[in-house]
Amino acid sequence: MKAVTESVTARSAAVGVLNAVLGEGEMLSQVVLPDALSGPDRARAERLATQVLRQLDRIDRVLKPLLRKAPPLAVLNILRLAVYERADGAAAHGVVNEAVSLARRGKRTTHLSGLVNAVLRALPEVVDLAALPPPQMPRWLRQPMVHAYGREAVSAIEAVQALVPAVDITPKAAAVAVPEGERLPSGSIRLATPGQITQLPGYDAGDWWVQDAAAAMAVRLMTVQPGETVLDVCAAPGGKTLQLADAGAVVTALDISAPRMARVEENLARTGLSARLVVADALHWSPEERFDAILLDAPCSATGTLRRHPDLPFIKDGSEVAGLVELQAALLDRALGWLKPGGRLVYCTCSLLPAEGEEQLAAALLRHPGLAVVPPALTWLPPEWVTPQGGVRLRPDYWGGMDGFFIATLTAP
Ligand SMILES: C[S@@+](CC[C@H](N)C(=O)[O-])C[C@H]1O[C@@H](n2cnc3c(N)ncnc32)[C@H](O)[C@@H]1O
Repeated sequence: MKAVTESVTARSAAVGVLNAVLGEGEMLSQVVLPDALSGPDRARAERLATQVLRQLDRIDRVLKPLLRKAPPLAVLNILRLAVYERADGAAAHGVVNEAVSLARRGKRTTHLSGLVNAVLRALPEVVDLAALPPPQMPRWLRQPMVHAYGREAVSAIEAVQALVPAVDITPKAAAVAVPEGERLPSGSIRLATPGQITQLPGYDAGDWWVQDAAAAMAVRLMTVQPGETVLDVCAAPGGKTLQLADAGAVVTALDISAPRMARVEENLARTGLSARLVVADALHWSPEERFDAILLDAPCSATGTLRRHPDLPFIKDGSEVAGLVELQAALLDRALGWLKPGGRLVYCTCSLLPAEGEEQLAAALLRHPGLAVVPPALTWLPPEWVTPQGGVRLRPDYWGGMDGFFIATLTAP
């Protein structure tokens, strides 16, 4: 983790974040903003940096004809932020003045403040990023997706990934106060303009929690009965643990990470739900008793969450995928041994890669004779989301935008 220390305005902090992500491969969520930044400026800096990353390729297309050669990254990021702000409707003179003064203040950029001025003054009157093709995913991710889902689907996914995602929430079964929003067929509620989440009705009372509609579907597919014993193998930060506990299951939530498990504890406390918490490596842990059902929300490339994590294409290169696929298979094999006879295991990943979904399922069926896929039995689930094997492939372009997920329910004799 690296602190962004160069300056204290929202704009300069946003450029610092861009430098950290694009120059040093820092995760957006790990970049530390300067303490001097006020709450609203902090939120603005994060919003600006996130939006620039989401629109980066479009912004660079606008800048390309105006640059004879690529300037140093710190200068380029000042220009990128200014182009985004112009496209977002900010007045040209204010954006240019701020960008030039930002360049003048930086040790690495001051000598090129004239270039910043010249380039930004040459921008067209109207900067319309939405008129340009949406940014494409990196090749290591795009290629297998084109192969699996086709070009048209991949283009539709990329179009959605360029938009600011809505916030979905999962209400408790007995929720009293739930914010206004669009109720999705699966029961999630979509908030179009949520504002500050903690200020919304029912937040303090724990009547609901933020959870993407796709992420909430794995537990819905489990059709949990009250009193069933359920193990949530990779539980933190706990959105699915809350759903399981709310459905009346006797939940054991396990995760390898103590700090992440602390978030499960906080979430349970706020919502007044309960679960037994275990911090352990599932590859070495063993339960005392078997379970009626198990949820394995396995660690994965998280490529299905690109809408909300637009830094991902710039900090990952796909080299971790093979190791993750191996870990997922090992966790799956181990967890299958903890099921009661006839019990069910829901395997899911928030990945767009077939290697972590469809192919992982096919390999598990080959490794475990007798293992069967339980086809989903939810009336609201569009049949075209069900794969030939009986899994569920959720794509980010469904329902106007959701996380990419693969979910399959398995049962062993
Ligand atoms: C996709 S996240 C789980 C998200 C969670 N189910 C939810 O809905 O909030 C994957 C989790 O797996 C955990 N994990 C990774 N390797 C593990 C292992 N060997 N044993 C147990 N947990 C592990 C990580 O710490 C991480 O919290």
